[in-house]
Amino acid sequence: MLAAIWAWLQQFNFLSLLDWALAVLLLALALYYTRDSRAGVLVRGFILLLVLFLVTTPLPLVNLILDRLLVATAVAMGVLFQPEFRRLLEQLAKAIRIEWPGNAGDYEDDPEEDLLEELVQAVRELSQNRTGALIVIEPDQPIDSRVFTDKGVLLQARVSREILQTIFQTTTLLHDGAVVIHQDRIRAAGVILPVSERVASRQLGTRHRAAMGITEQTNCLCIVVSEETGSISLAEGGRLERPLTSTKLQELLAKRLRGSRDAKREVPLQGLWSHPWFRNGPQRWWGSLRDLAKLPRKPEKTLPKE
Ligand SMILES: Nc1ncnc2c1ncn2[C@@H]1O[C@H](COP(=O)(O)OP(=O)(O)OP(=O)(O)O)[C@@H](O)[C@H]1O
Repeated sequence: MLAAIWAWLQQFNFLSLLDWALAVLLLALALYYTRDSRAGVLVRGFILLLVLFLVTTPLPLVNLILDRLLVATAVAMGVLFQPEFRRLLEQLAKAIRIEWPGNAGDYEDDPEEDLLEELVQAVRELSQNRTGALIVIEPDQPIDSRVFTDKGVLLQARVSREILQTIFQTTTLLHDGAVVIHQDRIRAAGVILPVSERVASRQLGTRHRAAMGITEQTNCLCIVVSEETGSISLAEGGRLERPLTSTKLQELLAKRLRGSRDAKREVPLQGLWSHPWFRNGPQRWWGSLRDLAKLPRKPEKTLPKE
């Protein structure tokens, strides 16, 4: 064993050092990014197996078994923790992003995208588990809390799929009622919404009618997950769009959120560009250049004389 280590140390050179440093860095990154997730336990197990694999190199049989175990663990990790790994890769991509001059904005963190991702993931999982949920997404201007029948409990927590899923578990105190989201924050939970008076389908109970009610009275959006069927609905302007797949919900929400963001970004001078002077700009500017260069003008079309 010692002889093997000595032989290995004798071969050690700059490239081996770099190899080890990069491997340690990769493992440290994997540990760091999975530290708070379920995948963290498996990553730690994987690293332990890896260390055992390295130290048992002189024992070919044990080494072979550990080698197979490592492959199996890597595959299992990939399958079991696909969402976590996706997030890890996204974070890595963000961490090593390169901003080229002129298009720096393309790589900006997009809080709306993050919110959408968390929200839709939570709704997808709530729907799959048939956990009833009611989620109000406030417009830029928060809803006057007097509109709510009961204001619920103030939370001010950052939106995350884990929090949303936890709130709607029937064992929690806050599951009854709606969650109200303002920008990237869960403003309150356990909020009781005004119920619509409109006669809707007989299949629709109070949860769905509450979504209709709040969107009739304010210009918010409201997502409903049915406890009975797991179906997803989106209420807007007092109308329910249902049943939706999570992909369709993401599409609809993205359209609404982007719509309001674009409206916010509209620059005050934007109207100026639609002015005829700017709309016909190229023709006018070409005319001025032609005058400067004394180029002959095209004869203007005139109506034939009668
Ligand atoms: N006005 C309201 N505001 C907020 N939440 C409400 C309101 N009304 C009902 N809910 C929520 O909906 C839950 C059950 O509603 P109900 O079964 O009548 O609705 P539903 O539309 O049939 O929905 P589901 O398909 O999930 O059963 C309640 O336990 C409560 O959490």
